[in-house]
Amino acid sequence: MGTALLYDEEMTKYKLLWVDAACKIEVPERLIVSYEALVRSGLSDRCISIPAREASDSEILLVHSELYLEAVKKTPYMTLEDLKEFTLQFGDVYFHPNIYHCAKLASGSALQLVDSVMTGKVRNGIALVRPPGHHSMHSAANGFCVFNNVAIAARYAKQKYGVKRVLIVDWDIHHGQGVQYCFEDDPSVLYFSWHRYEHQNFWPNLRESDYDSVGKESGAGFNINVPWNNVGMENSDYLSVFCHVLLPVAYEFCPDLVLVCAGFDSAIGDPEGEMCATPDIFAHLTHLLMNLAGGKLCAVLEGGYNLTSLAQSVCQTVQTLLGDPLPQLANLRGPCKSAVESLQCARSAHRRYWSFLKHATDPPMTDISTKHIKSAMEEEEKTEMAEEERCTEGKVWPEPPERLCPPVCSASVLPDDVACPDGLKRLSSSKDLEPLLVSKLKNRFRTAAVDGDGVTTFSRLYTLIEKLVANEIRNGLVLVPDVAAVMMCVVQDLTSDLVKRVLVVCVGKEKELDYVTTDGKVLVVQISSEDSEEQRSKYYIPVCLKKGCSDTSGFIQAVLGLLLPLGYEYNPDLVLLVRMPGSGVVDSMWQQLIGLLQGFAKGHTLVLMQVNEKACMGSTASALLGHPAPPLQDLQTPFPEDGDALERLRERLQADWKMLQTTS
Ligand SMILES: CC(O)(O)CCCCCNCCCN
Ligand SMILES: [Zn+2]
Repeated sequence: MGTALLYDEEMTKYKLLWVDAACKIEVPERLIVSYEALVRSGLSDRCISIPAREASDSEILLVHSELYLEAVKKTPYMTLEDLKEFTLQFGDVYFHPNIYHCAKLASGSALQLVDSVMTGKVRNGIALVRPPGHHSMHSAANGFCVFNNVAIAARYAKQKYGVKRVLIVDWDIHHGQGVQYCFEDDPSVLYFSWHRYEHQNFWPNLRESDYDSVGKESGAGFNINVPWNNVGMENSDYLSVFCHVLLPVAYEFCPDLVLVCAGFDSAIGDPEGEMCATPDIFAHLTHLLMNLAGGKLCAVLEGGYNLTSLAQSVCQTVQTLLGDPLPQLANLRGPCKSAVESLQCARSAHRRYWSFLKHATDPPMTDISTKHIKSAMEEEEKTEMAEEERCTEGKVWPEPPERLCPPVCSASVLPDDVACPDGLKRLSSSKDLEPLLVSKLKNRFRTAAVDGDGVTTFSRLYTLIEKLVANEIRNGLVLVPDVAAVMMCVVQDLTSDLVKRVLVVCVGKEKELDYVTTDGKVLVVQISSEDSEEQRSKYYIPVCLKKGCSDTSGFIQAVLGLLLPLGYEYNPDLVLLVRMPGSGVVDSMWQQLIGLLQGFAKGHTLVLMQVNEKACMGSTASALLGHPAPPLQDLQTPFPEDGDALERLRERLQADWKMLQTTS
């Protein structure tokens, strides 16, 4: 299934008609440059174009009051003076004779997107709209917003499609207080927002935007605020919050639909955000949400005021929605101190509501009140700091790297008597291994793995790895008689001269796996039921699940809170996913794991499985081909000893691996 793109140039036909410093950044060009970038890059042609439509009164009334709607209805007929007068009752927003029409188109576009996804016409999609929506409230326009596009879409999805749980992820740099107010007592809608806050010194300066607003009454726990108390947040900060706050809760919540308040003012260069995350971060943020809700994801444009980073960020988001390989994120050096404080506060505020956050520790008690004063002083200093070094116009960043689709998505290396799963291309062409390598393999492994046809397997395996590295193939599936033995070969001999860094993810345990690397060329993360205290090193990280890999709750908690952060920091060129025989891993978890691992190494994942497990080749192939993984149903509370052990492991490793930091 494809990706929907909603855009209508009518929504560019309103603008600020008077002088207002707060509103001058919200210009029609925002939409024009975004759409033109999609056209120029060829991405719009790869999307399924869905027409915009006007939201009806009843749809708008899902969120807004009749009083407010009736008042806005009058604006097309107002004189300039009346429009100015009408605007005065609201904050940081402006009206225009055509903005009511455009606001209905913006909300209607979001609804069209929900229809396309919920009816299965498309898998996911994005609506490029203005005016944005997430600040508008029941009876008020605010922050460039007239109708709350995403809030209306959430209510609409529940009403029309009986959606039980909606996750709203708001990565715009402003707090969508309109969304928070709409759903704060509603446990069926989980609202997550990060936003520039600076201890309430940043617009909209609301006390309720802080991390301790967790929702009300039956909605307690279903509102997550992560305040950024400094500017300059980078890719590491954003990914840390996804791995350690949003994703554990999102997986536990298990939504039927994901809506994204896709504001790109959180990108570098934006005058509002003043952050330093690069446009390619949105490729990863989108990817990390795409295995929730069976891939049903609707992104709706909110903010974004630097026309260059906005256009690049929109393209990065759409390319991921289309299933293209992800760009590698270089030199992630872990979250800054302020970000760790924010994510620790958010985690501890939600510890009691989410079993996946149960082990969150409280932040060191600093006197919150003085924090407010202190930051005001910092604010003072900052404004004294030379304006130009802070101003965003001076910001430059590299163009996001090209994300080329290999000609072959998924290849397989199988014993001749095993049928190739649909969609996979069987790799038969195998050049002869260099005699030196063959003898090396032979004298290293006396096992059958390297006898007659074993050499054929190795030569095919070698060819496959060469093609992955050359980006001729994206990923592959290999079936062998002896997984552990072949894994050792691949790791020690077949990859040494082909790739710089291999991330090995071992699911399950084999006794003789006595492999420890210290040179950093290989990072092994092993998830199994066995605890192996002695071998641990920076590059060999065993995760022990008391009940083994069949414990999906413990497994996903280890993947999100340990494997993902490690993988991002390690930044491998190849991922080797090894399924040890008898691991017991649940199929949906196995597919989720393959889906999530696609975020690394441009999607170059090599899955190694034992021939006698060929029964799960179908689901493996499906995940490798990019089909969304099935949701992890009714996750139990992870076993306390596993949660504790994971927390201890993270604390011990965070000196070496900064992305594991969750406590300041
Ligand atoms: C959709 C959105 O969240 O991007 C809207 C942001 C409104 C910002 C209002 N204050 C602007 C102050 C100008 N320096
Ligand atoms: Zn914004």
